[in-house]
Amino acid sequence: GAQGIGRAVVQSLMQSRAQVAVVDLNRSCGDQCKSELDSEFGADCSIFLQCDVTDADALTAAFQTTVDRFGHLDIVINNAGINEKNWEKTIQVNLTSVIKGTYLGLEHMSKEYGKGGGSIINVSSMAAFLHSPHQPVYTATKHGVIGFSRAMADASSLGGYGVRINVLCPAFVDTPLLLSVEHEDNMGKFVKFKDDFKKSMNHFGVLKPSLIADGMMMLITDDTIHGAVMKITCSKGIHFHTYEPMST
Ligand SMILES: NC(=O)C1=CN([C@@H]2O[C@H](COP(=O)(O)OP(=O)(O)OC[C@H]3O[C@@H](n4cnc5c(N)ncnc54)[C@H](O)[C@@H]3O)[C@@H](O)[C@H]2O)C=CC1
Ligand SMILES: CCCCCC(=O)/C=C/C=C\C=C\C=C\[C@@H](O)[C@@H](O)CCCC(=O)O
Repeated sequence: GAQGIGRAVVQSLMQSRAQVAVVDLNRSCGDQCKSELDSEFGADCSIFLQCDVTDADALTAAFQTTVDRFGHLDIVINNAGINEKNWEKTIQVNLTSVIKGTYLGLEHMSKEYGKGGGSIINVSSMAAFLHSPHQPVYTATKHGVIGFSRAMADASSLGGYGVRINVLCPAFVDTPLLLSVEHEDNMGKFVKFKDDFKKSMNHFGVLKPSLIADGMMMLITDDTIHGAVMKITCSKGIHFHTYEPMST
C-alpha cells in the first residue's frame, strides 16, 4: 500500500534494508510514495506497481515482476482494504484478493515448489472481534481473513511449506480509510450511522500507523510466530488473541 498502514510498513521495511515492491491501485499516491522512497533510500531499493488486486492476472504479473526485479520473494503483506458501499467489491478486495495473494505468495516462497520459505501477513481488523453495525460486510471479510489465514498456517505446517502465515488486527488507525466513514461513496446506506461510528472511535481511541508498522515488523522478524492473530489496540498495545484449544 502506498498510503496509510501500507506506507508506514514500507517505511519500516526499508529502514531495515528490505527491498520493497509497493503495489497499489492509486497511481498518483504510488508515484508520490516511490519518489519519497527514492529520496530517502535510493532508487534501486523499491518499485511501485500500479495494480488492482482484484484483477487476478494483474496481481499474478505484479508478483512475477517483483521476483524478476529482486531475484526472489521473502515477505508478502496482503493489506489492501476498502469499505462497504459496494458489498461484492468489498469481498473481492478484502477477502478474495487476500486469498489470491496468499496463494501467489506460496507459489513464490513455499518449499513445496522448491522455493526457500518466507512470511505472509494478512491484514484483518479488530472489527473481526467487535462486530460493527456500520460495516457488516467489511466485518464479515475480516472474520474471513482470520479463518483463512489460520487454516492456511496449519496447512503450511503440515505440508512443510516453510512459510509462516500470520494475521494482524488493528483497532482504529489514523489513515485516509478512517475518514471514508464520513462519505456515502464509501459507506453506502450505513453512512447514516456515522455519528455512532465516531462515538466508538472516540471511546476506543485512534492508533498511529507507525505502531501498526511496529507490530508488522515483529511478525516479520520473529520466526517463532506462526498461525498467530496479533491485535493492536489503544488499551493493550500490541498483543495476541488466545484461542481455546479444540476439545475432543
Ligand atoms: N484505518 C483503520 O482504522 C484500520 C484499517 N484496517 C485495515 O488495514 C488495511 C489498510 O488500511 P488503511 O491503510 O487504513 O487504508 P487506506 O485507504 O489508507 O490504504 C489502503 C490502500 O489500499 C489501496 N487499495 C484499495 N483498493 C485497492 C485495490 N483494489 N487494489 C490495489 N490497491 C487497493 C488504496 O489505494 C490505498 O492506498 C485495510 O485492509 C484495512 O481494512 C484494519 C483496522 C483498522
Ligand atoms: C472505516 C474503516 C475503518 C476501519 C475500522 C476498523 O477496521 C476497525 C476497528 C475496530 C474496532 C476497535 C476496537 C478496539 C477495542 C479495544 O480497545 C479493546 O477494548 C478490545 C479488547 C479486546 C482485546 O483483546 O484487546
